[in-house]
Amino acid sequence: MRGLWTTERVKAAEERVMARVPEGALMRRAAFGVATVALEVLAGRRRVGLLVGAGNNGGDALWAGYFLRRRGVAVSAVLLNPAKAHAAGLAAFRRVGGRVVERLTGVDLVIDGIVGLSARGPLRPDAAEHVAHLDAPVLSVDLPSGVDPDTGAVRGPHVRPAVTVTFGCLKPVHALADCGEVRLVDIGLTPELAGPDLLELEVSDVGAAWPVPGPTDDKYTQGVTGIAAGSATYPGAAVLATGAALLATSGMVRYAGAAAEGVRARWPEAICTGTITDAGRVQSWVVGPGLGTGLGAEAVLRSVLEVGVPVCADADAITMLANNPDLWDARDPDTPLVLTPHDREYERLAGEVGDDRVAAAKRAADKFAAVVLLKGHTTVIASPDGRVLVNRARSSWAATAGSGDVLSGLIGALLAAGLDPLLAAGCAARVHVLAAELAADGAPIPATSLLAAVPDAIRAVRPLTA
Ligand SMILES: NC(=O)C1=CN([C@@H]2O[C@H](COP(=O)(O)OP(=O)(O)OC[C@H]3O[C@@H](n4cnc5c(N)ncnc54)[C@H](OP(=O)(O)O)[C@@H]3O)[C@@H](O)[C@H]2O)[C@@H](O)CC1
Ligand SMILES: [K+]
Repeated sequence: MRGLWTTERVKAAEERVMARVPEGALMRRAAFGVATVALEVLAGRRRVGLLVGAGNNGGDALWAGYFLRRRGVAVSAVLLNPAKAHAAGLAAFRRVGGRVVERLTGVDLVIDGIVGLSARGPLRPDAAEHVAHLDAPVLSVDLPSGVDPDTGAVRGPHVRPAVTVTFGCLKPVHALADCGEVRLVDIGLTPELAGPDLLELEVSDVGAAWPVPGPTDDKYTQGVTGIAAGSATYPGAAVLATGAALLATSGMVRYAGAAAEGVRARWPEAICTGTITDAGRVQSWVVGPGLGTGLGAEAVLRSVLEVGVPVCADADAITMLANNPDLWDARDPDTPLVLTPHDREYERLAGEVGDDRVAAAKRAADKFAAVVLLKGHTTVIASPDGRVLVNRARSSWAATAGSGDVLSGLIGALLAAGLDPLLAAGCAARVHVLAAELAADGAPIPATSLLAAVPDAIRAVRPLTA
């Protein structure tokens, strides 16, 4: 797992390290890392421009300019606030022939040192003006200027870097916003960092957690997933969610609802019944996709919540829980529940999402004692015990109708297999994104193609030796 630390924690760790090392050493280490990556990106081209802000982020840029000059690169710098430019960095930059200019022209690469960890609010107008006229690829120092370091929120003009070079550890912005390729430079911070604020699953974590049958397993021991989704008029959601549960694990899948005929036709291996009461025992329920929000659907949701097995509540189930809070009474709060809202569903359930998506997911997880998976380009998954996972999309191919039905089927199957609910949601989200990428391969896809790519995505995360 990769950790991400908030700016407050990073600054505190930096202070402790700085107290032990000679003045300026940390900044020069950071800047040397920036210069090294810049030379890689330049690939032989030799003109670099710096945008230098008022703080240490600008200091990093100036010292990077110093190291690049010593490698024979032509470097010019715009000082956005000359009186406050980092004094030692500027002196070193000038000493090796770095030029201070009013505007960057004719450069092969721009190094964005406008603002870093202490960024507050939108870019100042003069910085915004320079950003608007950038016409070369950008390397951002620490994070893209104009993007909030802790929330990834963007208010107004901001830098869109090809690459971001950050120091010591990843910060929330690196998962929550588009930073281009993110490169991490070691500046000796790790020993000072305690447990991270956010976690990102790596492929190997997902592979290790994904349930696969052992020699003594059968269809029951791997968990039976129940799907309460779809309607006679709209069987699609039921077909997709059932298919996802079938492809996710080797456990059995029971479908219960009005779309039984459609589901049986597409997935003969699913056990289909018309009602929840006829469905038999399951180890988890997926409820909501395409279910509708009428009285019948409410009765289904109530029965599912009463069973006392882990539940993934999606789509219409979320709307019903928002419209009729009495439904919460049906749930035993000790039974795991995973809620998978997009922003509008979240609003119905818990008010505005706002700029801070991590805080929003945590708020709802706390309020409902549930794992809350807030969908977005970066999905944020918060557990009521305080753990938070983030899952970067890396592309937008999963943003297609029916894609959410596939995700809830995957989550349901992992819950039935007995995974910790946060891990179930995190692993499902990761494989879902990967399946979308594999299926799309550069062109838009319908959710059926995403679903068909689920086995390939699971193969891609599984350990090679198994
Ligand atoms: N600490 C360390 O050991 C190490 C730190 N390192 C580096 O230091 C960076 C943090 O440096 P920092 O704390 O000096 O602040 P920083 O982000 O440069 O900005 C502060 C200035 O920006 C301004 N400003 C604020 N918001 C703005 C906006 N929206 N748009 C425009 N301007 C804005 C504000 O000035 P104002 O305009 O308010 O007068 C303020 O003075 C960190 O990201 C890393 O790169 C590395 O060298 C490794 C070692
Ligand atoms: K920056």
